[in-house]
Amino acid sequence: MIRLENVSKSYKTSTRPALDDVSVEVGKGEFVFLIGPSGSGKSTFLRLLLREEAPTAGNIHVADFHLNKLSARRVPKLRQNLGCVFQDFRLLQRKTVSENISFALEVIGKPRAVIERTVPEVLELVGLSGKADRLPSELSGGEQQRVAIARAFVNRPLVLMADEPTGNLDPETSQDIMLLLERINRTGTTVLMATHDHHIVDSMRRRVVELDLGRVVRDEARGVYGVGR
Ligand SMILES: Nc1ncnc2c1ncn2[C@@H]1O[C@H](COP(=O)(O)OP(=O)(O)OP(=O)(O)O)[C@@H](O)[C@H]1O
Repeated sequence: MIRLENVSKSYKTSTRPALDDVSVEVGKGEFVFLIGPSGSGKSTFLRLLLREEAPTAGNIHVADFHLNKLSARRVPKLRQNLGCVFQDFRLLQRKTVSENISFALEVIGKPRAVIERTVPEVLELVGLSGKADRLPSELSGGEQQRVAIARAFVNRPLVLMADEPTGNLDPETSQDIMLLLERINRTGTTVLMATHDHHIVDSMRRRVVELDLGRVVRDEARGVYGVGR
């Protein structure tokens, strides 16, 4: 589903590479934590998959897309296959919960009938059926993140990428969000999550890819956050 072959990324303004000869393969339906200290390259890794940045060296494949050869015209097609969730939710503040979700389908040209059927289904999945007409400001942080996950998932992407999705949430709410991501993963969606949250990584025991100074220093099935820590 995702394959990076000897990928390096150097930003123009930076002396050391943000990613340095990274090779990682993620299969369909896997759940992978991307961990590492601040500045180790996690966000750069995700940005390369989204083609927000291009690698300085190496090859990147996502689903059937060879990113090195992808024309600018086809980048939106790639991104339709990649749902994204962020620490700060990034909801449209003037739109209701259901409008936030339906907007994601409108911009990719889905017919009205499909939108009207799909939005309630995904609201049900994330447990927010009763709050479709609320504004984001009328929701708790955990609920806002559920909306963001619903919006990222409504188009049934092949991969759900989450950059610190629990970073603004308390431990209990974070657990609920992880249960939701697990449920989405069980539908066959590949989940790639960058996190600093030791407790979550340790409790879930999924594959852990650890970066340090842009290099993969550990790639372990059913890993914990810190070896021997
Ligand atoms: N747009 C940019 N221009 C120049 N350097 C950048 C840019 N984005 C990131 N970097 C540098 O690349 C390195 C990796 O950064 P990146 O944001 O990928 O790390 P991270 O692991 O996601 O960190 P954090 O956990 O703090 O979000 C850092 O040294 C950072 O300063």
